[in-house]
Amino acid sequence: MTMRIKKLILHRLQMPLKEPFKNSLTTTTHKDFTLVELIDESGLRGFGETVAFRSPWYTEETSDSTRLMIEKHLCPIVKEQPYEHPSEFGKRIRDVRRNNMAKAAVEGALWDLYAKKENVPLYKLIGGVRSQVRAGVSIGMQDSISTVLEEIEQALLAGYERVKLKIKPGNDIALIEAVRNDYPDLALMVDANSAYTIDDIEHLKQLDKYNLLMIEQPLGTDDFVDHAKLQQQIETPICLDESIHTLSDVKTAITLGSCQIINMKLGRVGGFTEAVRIHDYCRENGIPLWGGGMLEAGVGRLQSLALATLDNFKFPADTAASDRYFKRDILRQPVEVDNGFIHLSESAGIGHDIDREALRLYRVEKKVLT
Ligand SMILES: O=C(O)CCC(=O)c1ccccc1C(=O)O
Ligand SMILES: [Mg+2]
Repeated sequence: MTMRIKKLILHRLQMPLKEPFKNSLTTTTHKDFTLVELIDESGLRGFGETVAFRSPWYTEETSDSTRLMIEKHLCPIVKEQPYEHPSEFGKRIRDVRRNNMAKAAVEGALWDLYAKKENVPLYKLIGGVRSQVRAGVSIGMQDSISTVLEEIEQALLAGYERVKLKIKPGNDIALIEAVRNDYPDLALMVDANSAYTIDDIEHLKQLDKYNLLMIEQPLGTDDFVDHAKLQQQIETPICLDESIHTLSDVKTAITLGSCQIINMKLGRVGGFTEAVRIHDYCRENGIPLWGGGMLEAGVGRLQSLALATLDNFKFPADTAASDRYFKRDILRQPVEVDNGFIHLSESAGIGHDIDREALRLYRVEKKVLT
């Protein structure tokens, strides 16, 4: 069915997190992002969300860069011609280099709109094979090990099935040791957000004692060769997060042996079309995926969940309930966890309505482009 974009609304939102989220590099206190709203000629609306942060610690993109890129470069393109399918967006923006999170927000809104037009849930449209996703948590760095243990206890009581700890040099072995002592059978993993270098091989070998599901992004974004060297020396599977932006990155990683697992994030890879391509390639090459998170608000959260319903997602996602991060989400029915599972809506598109009152509450700027 042909889709013609008639109007675009960019809502800039600033949502305070319930608790600051700390990793090896930075502390996040607010989610500052752009909600992209696309409206077609029949009045249907599709939504997408930028997942970048205020500073460029995760990738080079930021809240400001994504907003500018969408407004100046992507909006004019998205309205130009009608669409038979949202995957056409990729070809039209071929001349906009990188800026994946900006692209993913617009592309995500196109997919949501198209799913609504076709009257199917987004997860089914992209080829999802299950209507629920197993949920895990990522626990930010805390002031003490006992606080981490308390956080784990709370997460398990809330039903989460897998725990990720943020680590860095000086805040790693003792922490993992303490957690393993208290929880010998917990599905446990760690994420370094690039805090180590190849010179830390001997140190990182100690992780093999703790039966971790994986270590996520121990080394730098561009360190495919060093990750491969490290993977040869440690048994704990390496999972790449920040290194993976394209299918080409995935091919590099698999060819070199830089990782055994990949963390998939919609924003980092530029949208659903590339994400599905990466998914299919990884499945053919025996590399399992799982769904990472970006402290998303409701729309981004639902899109991450849709992606995690694909067949080759093999571990509980980092996507938690809305109330883990926000007092009030921008959805009328927030995302909830039930016995470790998040159930996806069978309604069309992302399947949840936007809470317009919450939107106004958090909005600091609104731009309408026709
Ligand atoms: O709970 C979430 O949304 C994910 C938490 C998380 O680990 C994370 C949050 C923000 C940016 C990067 C990461 C990461 O996976 O490295
Ligand atoms: Mg990570």
